[in-house]
Amino acid sequence: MTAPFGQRLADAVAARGPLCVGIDPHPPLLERWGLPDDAGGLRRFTDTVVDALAGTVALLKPQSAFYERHGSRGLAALEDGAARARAAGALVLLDAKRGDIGSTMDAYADVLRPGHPLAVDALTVSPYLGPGSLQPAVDTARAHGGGLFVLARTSNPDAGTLQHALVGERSVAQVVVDTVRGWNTLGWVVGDPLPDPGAVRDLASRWGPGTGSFGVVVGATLRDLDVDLTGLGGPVLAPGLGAQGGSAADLRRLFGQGGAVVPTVSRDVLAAGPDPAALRAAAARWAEQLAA
Ligand SMILES: O=c1ccn([C@@H]2O[C@H](COP(=O)(O)O)[C@@H](O)[C@H]2O)c(=O)[nH]1
Repeated sequence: MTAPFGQRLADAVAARGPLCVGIDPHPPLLERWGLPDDAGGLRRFTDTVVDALAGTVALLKPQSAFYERHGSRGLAALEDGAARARAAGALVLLDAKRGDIGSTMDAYADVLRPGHPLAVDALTVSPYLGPGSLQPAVDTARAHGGGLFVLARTSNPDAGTLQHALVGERSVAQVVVDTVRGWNTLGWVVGDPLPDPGAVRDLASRWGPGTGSFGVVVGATLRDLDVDLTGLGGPVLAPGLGAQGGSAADLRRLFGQGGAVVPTVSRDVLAAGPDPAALRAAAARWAEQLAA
């Protein structure tokens, strides 16, 4: 049986540091790398990034949108890239931001099952249809040692328009965080009332910071950390570094030194390619800044 994702991520971070590198084959990047904007170009781009970085970073995060642009051949490139990365020792987080009614979520979560053609270690999901809609994905993740990262406070400038909206006294973003905290601690399931944040926090703070398999996405671009992550018990994926304006100093300002924060960078590393040594150097620069 595979160890739970949270444990595998914690081990990878301990061995390699927390940096996640995104694999986002934007058309301008393909052009800059001298590659065609087709499935063949995607393959060479992906293989280059994987071969350069899968042995050194904790997590690789392919962005599904750039592969879906090329239809079935793009998806085949994504499948092969994910398998190549896992075989080379990296954990793979598929950034597809899936979110739908429960029965459809069940199908989306199949990528967390071993033997799936696009088998990955973790998946990004959107809670817009309600926390309960994600329960089938939580169940699949638990059954197969997979992980989920739920969009809570995203890095885009107008994210607060919805994420700051109030549900009772809590923001939507806080409800998402509290739900994920419940998954990591109390085993909250659909049909239960939403976990009481006070009780969950109390238990979670005793349970300790953690190695839970359920994480949240909180952007490194936020002016202030306006959600309470205390006792989350799982990792925080922090996008928005580099191309979106976030810096290592922003990460420290927002999250301090503690907690299981996994910063993720795509374009700012990928722009250094296609030379594998230059890609490794760009990732190493981020890793150094994050460790400073
Ligand atoms: O809040 C979010 C959630 C996901 N993303 C994704 O991360 C990468 C960021 O790419 P950069 O080139 O480092 O800006 C991209 O795949 C986004 O879809 C995010 O940016 N913000």
